[in-house]
Amino acid sequence: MKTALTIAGSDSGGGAGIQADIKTMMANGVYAMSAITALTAQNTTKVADIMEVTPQFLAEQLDCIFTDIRPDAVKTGMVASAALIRTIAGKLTEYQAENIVVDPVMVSTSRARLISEEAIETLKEKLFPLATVITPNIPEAEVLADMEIETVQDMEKAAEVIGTRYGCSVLLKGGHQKNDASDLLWQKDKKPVWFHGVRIDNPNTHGTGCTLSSAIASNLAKGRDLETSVEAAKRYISGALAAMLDLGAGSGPMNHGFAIKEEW
Ligand SMILES: Nc1ncnc2c1ncn2[C@@H]1O[C@H](COP(=O)(O)OP(=O)(O)O)[C@@H](O)[C@H]1O
Ligand SMILES: Cc1ncc(COP(=O)(O)OP(=O)(O)O)c(N)n1
Repeated sequence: MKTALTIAGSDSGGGAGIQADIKTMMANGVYAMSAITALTAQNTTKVADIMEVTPQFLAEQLDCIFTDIRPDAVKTGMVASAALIRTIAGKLTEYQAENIVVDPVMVSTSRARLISEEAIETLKEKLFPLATVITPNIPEAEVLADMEIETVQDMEKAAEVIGTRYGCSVLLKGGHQKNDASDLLWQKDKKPVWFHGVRIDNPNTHGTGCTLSSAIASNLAKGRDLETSVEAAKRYISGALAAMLDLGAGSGPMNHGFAIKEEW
C-alpha cells in the first residue's frame, strides 16, 4: 500500500488540518501518517487558541516516521514558526523525501492568523525549494507575488511570478475568485494548465485547501504525475463540496464519506 505523511496542525473541530488530511488520504486509498506542528482549539466559527510543539518534538515525530514507514508523498500545512519550518526542511532533506506538496497556510476561513511574518520568509527560503508543488490560495498568492489578484490574467501573472521567484511549481487555487472556482497549474518550461471548476453554492468550505493538497499528495504517492494528481484532487474536492454537509454554526467541514472513491 502507498503511504502519505501530513505535517500540519490539529483542528479540534475536525474540518481542516491533520484531521481533514487523514480523512482525505484514507478516501484516496493511501495509508496516512501525521507529524503535528501545533494543536488548535478550533471550531467552524473561530480559532480560540494555538499551542505549538517544540522543534525537538517535531523532529522526533519525523525521525520515528521516516526510520520506519517511509512516506511515498508528504504534505505540509499549518506551520506557524520559522524554527518549525527549519526543522521540517532539515528532516525532509536528511531523509530525501519525495513528492512534497507545500500548502502555505496563512489565514483560516474564520480569519485567524496561522503563521508569523518571519515564518513566511523562512517558508520561501527553506521549504519552497524542496516542493514538488506549492498550493497558495489567492490571498496567499497576493502576499507571495506582491500584487493584487482580481482577474484570471492576474492569476496567470501571479503564478508565473511566484514560480520564477521561488523556483517551484505552483497551483494557484481559485476558491476565492468571484465567479467560477478554477485553479491554475504553473510549471517551469510548460504551458500553464487550468483546472476548471464550477462554483458550488456551498458556504461550508472549511478545510478545502487542506483537503486539496492532501488529495494531490495521495495521488503523487500512487505514482501519478503532477497534472494527473491535480486533476484527480480537483474531482475529489468538488465531490466533497457537492455532498453539501452542513455542520456547525460557521463555515462547516466537507463530507469526505460521500466523495468519489479513487481506485487503490
Ligand atoms: N464554492 C466552491 N465551489 C467549488 N470549488 C471550490 C469552492 N470553494 C473552493 N473550491 C475549491 O477548493 C480548493 C481550495 O481552494 P481555496 O478555497 O481557494 O483554498 P483555501 O481553502 O486554502 O482558501 C480549490 O480547488 C478551489 O477551486
Ligand atoms: C490546523 C489548521 N490548519 C489549516 C487551517 C486552514 O485550512 P485551509 O483548508 O487552508 O483553509 P480554510 O479552507 O479552512 O480557509 C486551519 N483552519 N486549521
